[in-house]
Amino acid sequence: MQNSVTVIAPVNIAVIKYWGKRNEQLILPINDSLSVTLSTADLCSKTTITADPSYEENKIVLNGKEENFDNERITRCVEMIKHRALESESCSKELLAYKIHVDSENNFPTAAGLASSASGYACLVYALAQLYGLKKQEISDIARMGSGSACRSIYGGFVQWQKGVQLDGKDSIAVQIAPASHWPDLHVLILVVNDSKKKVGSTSGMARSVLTSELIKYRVEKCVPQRIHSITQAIKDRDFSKFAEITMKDSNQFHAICLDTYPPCVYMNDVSHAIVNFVHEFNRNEGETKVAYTFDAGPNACLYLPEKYVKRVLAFFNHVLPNDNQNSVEYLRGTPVDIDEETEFSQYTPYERNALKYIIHTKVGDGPSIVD
Ligand SMILES: Nc1ncnc2c1ncn2[C@@H]1O[C@H](COP(=O)(O)OP(=O)(O)OP(=O)(O)O)[C@@H](O)[C@H]1O
Ligand SMILES: C[C@@](O)(CCOP(=O)(O)OP(=O)(O)O)CC(=O)O
Repeated sequence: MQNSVTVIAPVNIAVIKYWGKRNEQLILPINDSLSVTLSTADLCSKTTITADPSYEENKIVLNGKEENFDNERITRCVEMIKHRALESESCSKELLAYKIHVDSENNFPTAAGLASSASGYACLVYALAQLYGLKKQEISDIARMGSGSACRSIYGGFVQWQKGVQLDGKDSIAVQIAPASHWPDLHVLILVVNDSKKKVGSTSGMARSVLTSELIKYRVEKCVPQRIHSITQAIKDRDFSKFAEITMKDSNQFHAICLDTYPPCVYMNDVSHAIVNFVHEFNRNEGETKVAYTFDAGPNACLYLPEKYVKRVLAFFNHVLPNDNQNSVEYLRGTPVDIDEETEFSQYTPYERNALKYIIHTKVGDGPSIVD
């Protein structure tokens, strides 16, 4: 049995947002959510776990800095995986008894609203499952115990987190709706407005919304079930315009609930709102929906768009949100793309310079994998 394993896991960005728990301890959500898994070629967590009889204590190093291993979320994931391995006798009892050292890195900003907790915990749980020989078993329920959204990063493509109804959360799992290969044309531009640590984390923000927002009840009962149904169909039909409309409406509703929370959680800023306006103006003038935005618990925009519009949308954003470094590789990260220097956007009045820090270009991708 190999005592060390290295894996990578993807980020996912929800198009129907998870916001609110019915059980804080077990991380059980009040509504289903649905996300797109992003390519690990551009954004990923990479985690190495080593188990060794000589280790005296468990350790975790995150982005080169030692963190507290005895954090409830990490401990829970490790205990649950070990329990499952013991039950299914997938590895030796000796291996399970060894202490472990975890070394993890994100190749993008941590805790900045770019879903690092999702890729981070999916990576941790997937690596543990590989180490202890749990190859084909369901592990999204364990990733969920690290961070709710992490359960969706266990699968590639288009993924639904079914909220489940059982009290013990056994049926609160992620399910793949379609693999990345179903709609590889779906590309993503992440417009990074701010990549520093956010003020109100998702965990405390959503707890406050459940306690104080009245709109959240309407969303959970009336809007989400209908939206999950419609967006699943849009994904199956590769109907971008329908996918885009539902995605933007759900992002707007999620942030409306954040404002309806008391005291309010304000995640979007003026630049985020400018991006929303630019997207609507652009789609209207182009005569079709070419691009959709969604915002998580932070000011950064995640844009979904068909591959054929990437160049044009980038040229558009270079015009309306100009940056002094926009021709440098530091500014346009991820999958390389040539931007045509187009001039026909002069009808749009640009926002102030350097409002965007950088842009990441990526696309829909696969789930976690082992690194040789
Ligand atoms: N690679 C990793 N391995 C293990 N844990 C990680 C990793 N990356 C991030 N985390 C955990 O996730 C936390 C960040 O989660 P947080 O929800 O604050 O931010 P985020 O995931 O970037 O944003 P959001 O979930 O709102 O999109 C980190 O403080 C750390 O505890
Ligand atoms: C806005 C979101 O990104 C919220 C993510 O919340 P987390 O999964 O980070 O919260 P915890 O379960 O408390 O760890 C929406 C989403 O990803 O669905």
